[in-house]
Amino acid sequence: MTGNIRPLEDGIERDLQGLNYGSYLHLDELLHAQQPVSDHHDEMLFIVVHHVTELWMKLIIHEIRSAISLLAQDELGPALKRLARVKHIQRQMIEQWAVLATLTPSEYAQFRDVLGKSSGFQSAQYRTLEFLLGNKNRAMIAVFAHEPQTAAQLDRDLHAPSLYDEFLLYLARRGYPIPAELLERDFAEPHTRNEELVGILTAVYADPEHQWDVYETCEELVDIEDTFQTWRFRHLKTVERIIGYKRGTGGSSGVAFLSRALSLTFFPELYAVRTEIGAPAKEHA
Ligand code: HEM
Ligand SMILES: N[C@@H](CC(=O)c1ccccc1NC=O)C(=O)O
Repeated sequence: MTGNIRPLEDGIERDLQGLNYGSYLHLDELLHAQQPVSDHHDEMLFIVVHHVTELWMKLIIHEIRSAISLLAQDELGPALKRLARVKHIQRQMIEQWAVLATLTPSEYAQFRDVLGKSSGFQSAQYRTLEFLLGNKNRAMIAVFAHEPQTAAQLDRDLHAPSLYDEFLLYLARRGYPIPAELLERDFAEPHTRNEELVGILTAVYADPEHQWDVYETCEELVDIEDTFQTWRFRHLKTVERIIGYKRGTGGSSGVAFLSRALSLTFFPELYAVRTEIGAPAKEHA
């Protein structure tokens, strides 16, 4: 027995008693969760893509909750670090559509009926993410009426400040003249565009050198919205090539319904800045 094999064998012996790769990662549960209902070969692909997406959403939620709480403690730097990670996770989620797009309409048609009325509408993590980013729609909680704990968690997230709300509260504490109606509002309602805020953020973009961290955070938020929209768009195009213009299993019109979300924005003022910046000053009547 040579000296450099021995440590490996010691490692194997220790694994038998304590944690090992599989037990630490709970792979027994994770890898038993892929349970096709049909005997169609491609249902495994459909399930795995959903599971991977739900896992990435779990991490995004973890990072965004942390970013929100760091902002509430005036810790902008660490919050920015969280947001930078979110962007990379989102890119992975976007790339995954290419794997699912290998599912042809003929293949999907062979097992679509086993899905019944189940649909992405019922993804609690997706709804959580929408709420954390500010797309507040209390009607969507009703989908989870049969899961009281999930409905209660969504209700808490509905009423809590979103990432953008928390950023504005932070800016106000730093001395930016954020309008009171944005700070003391009912956070369960969606944020609507505020012209005073457009002016404040345009001033940030006009003079980034003096407030680089705020400027950088604004751009991180735009990156997150941009990649979120790209995910929605890739979902729509994948749906279009797999089921065409059929109605969804969840009861919506399908592609037409999904395309409506593409006109939504989480951060309207950050997009309004783009029109304002460098434009001639507005004339005041
Ligand atoms: C064959 C693949 C897919 C098809 C045909 C499809 C189709 C649809 C349709 C038609 C809807 C609208 C709701 C309905 O009426 O059912 C929807 C919603 C949704 N899907 Fe998919 N989808 C697919 C894959 C995925 C995957 C892989 C995910 C990842 C988790 C996903 C997540 C969602 C979410 C979160 C919604 C709700 C969107 C919202 O409320 O704005 N879908 N899907
Ligand atoms: N809404 C899809 C079905 C679907 O995609 C789905 C079904 C069950 C669990 C997750 C799903 N994914 C996203 O909507 C359809 O209409 O074919």
